Amino acid sequence: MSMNTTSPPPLIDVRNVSKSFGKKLVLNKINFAMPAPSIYVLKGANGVGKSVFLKCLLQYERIDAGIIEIAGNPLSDRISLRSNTFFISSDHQQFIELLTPNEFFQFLKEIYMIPFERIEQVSHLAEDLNVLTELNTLFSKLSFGTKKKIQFIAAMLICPKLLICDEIYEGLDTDAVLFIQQAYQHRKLQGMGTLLTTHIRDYGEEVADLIFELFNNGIHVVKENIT
Ligand SMILES: Nc1ncnc2c1ncn2[C@@H]1O[C@H](COP(=O)(O)OP(=O)(O)OP(=O)(O)O)[C@@H](O)[C@H]1O
Repeated sequence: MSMNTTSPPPLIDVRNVSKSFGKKLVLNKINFAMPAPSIYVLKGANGVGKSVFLKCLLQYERIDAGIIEIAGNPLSDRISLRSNTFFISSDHQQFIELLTPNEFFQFLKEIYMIPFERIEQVSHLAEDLNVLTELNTLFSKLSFGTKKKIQFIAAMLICPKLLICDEIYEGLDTDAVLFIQQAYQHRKLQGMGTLLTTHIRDYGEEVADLIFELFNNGIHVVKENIT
């Protein structure tokens, strides 16, 4: 009897990736791999390039050299890239400013073909995150933390294989942080992966499998949590 021993491709596979803005070299021959299931944290000093790195993974910034594959597919496969990933950016996502959260979820339902049972979870998630009364308010009028929560609910509805969160804990109350950490663990149990940046030591480190630090000369593991 033959057994299939082929292991799935890494969720993120980054090989020798470099990125400059003009003469400023931000990413210098970076190598990084993340399997699924996983929770990985990326840390680093202000301005070292964390956000640029995350944006390169999702092709919101173009790389100058190297190779990036997401879930085994090159970035040029945009359908795969967009259907396998969701990004919660640290700044506002201007395209949703003129929608209410409910309109935004409806929009996501259509483009991601989210099943009805999952869309039904909006009210539970909104209740857990204490934003139930905000769902019909224009996004541009919501508080900073509420915007983050709405984006996190969106991520839970989409259930992407790879979720990338840039500084999601910023501006969130403790209950929301705990809720989100549990959600990461739940995602991991279901075989998915989450990559996040954080400056807040305990929040990031508690749930992470591996913590990386980005330096000017590369990316290194700085802590491993044995579970
Ligand atoms: N679009 C851009 N054009 C030019 N320079 C940029 C651009 N985006 C980022 N940079 C520069 O790249 C460097 C890395 O920025 P990045 O936002 O990735 O840092 P970071 O590690 O996320 O910092 P922080 O912890 O402060 O959020 C900075 O010097 C920044 O000024």
